[in-house]
Amino acid sequence: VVNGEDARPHSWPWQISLQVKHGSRFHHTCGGTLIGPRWVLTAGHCIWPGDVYRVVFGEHDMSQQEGTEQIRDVLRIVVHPNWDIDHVGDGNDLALLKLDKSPIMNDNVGLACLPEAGEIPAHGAPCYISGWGNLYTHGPMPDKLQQALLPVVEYSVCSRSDWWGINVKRTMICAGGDTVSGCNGDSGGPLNCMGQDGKWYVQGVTSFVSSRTCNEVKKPTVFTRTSAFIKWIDDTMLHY
Ligand SMILES: CC(C)C[C@H](NC(=O)C(F)(F)F)C(=O)N[C@@H](C)C(=O)Nc1ccc(C(F)(F)F)cc1
Repeated sequence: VVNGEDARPHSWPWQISLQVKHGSRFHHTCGGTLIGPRWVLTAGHCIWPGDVYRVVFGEHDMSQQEGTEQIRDVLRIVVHPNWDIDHVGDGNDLALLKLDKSPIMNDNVGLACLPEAGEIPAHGAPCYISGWGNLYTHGPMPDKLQQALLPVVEYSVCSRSDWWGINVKRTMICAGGDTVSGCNGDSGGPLNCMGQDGKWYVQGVTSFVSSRTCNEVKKPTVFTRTSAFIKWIDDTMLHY
């Protein structure tokens, strides 16, 4: 997250750290969201065939053992069937991870709310990105979970030719701007938007930023719009 701030610890209790095994050690590779007792939603581009993953819940400061962390193994990975790394602009950048067993729900670990199918956050709606991604392009990863307020940029603006043009679809949400943005390592994490009822809903899954720089003018961060995939999410959780 570029130009964000330390999140209050565990204030986004559904935020997870997806960790990939390299040799004998695991390291953070993506964010994700706990959406069911045994299910985590992340980005399809976070998943590489053959890699071994684990999920850390209740994390805040990656450099400390805080006693709130819970670790679970991944039993099964379902990448959206239409996700294609060679066609990022087509969207469908989602994956569902089934856990070996549910984490213990407490003050630090809880389920996210997903929006109604088809619900679109209003232009300028207050949404927070959260993640342990780089603090700036080619910059360091933070120890503590970061957050930033990213105003929603409506599709009519985001799809302008000098913005994301045809690389943004209506199954995506654009948010943020040239000062605040997601950055590499935030992938798969939540875009948290407050609903009319005062509850937080995960309206997006962090998908891409400009390949030139994380916070590029007219290239807001692009999220997979979760409300466009409610049926796939529900069917997958029911079936696997
Ligand atoms: C691995 C990538 C598919 C996703 C990766 N995502 C992220 O870093 C994050 F954290 F913002 F989600 C990214 O944006 N990386 C930059 C370096 C990139 O490649 N961006 C990018 C690629 C393709 C397009 C498109 F859609 F135009 F094809 C747009 C941006």
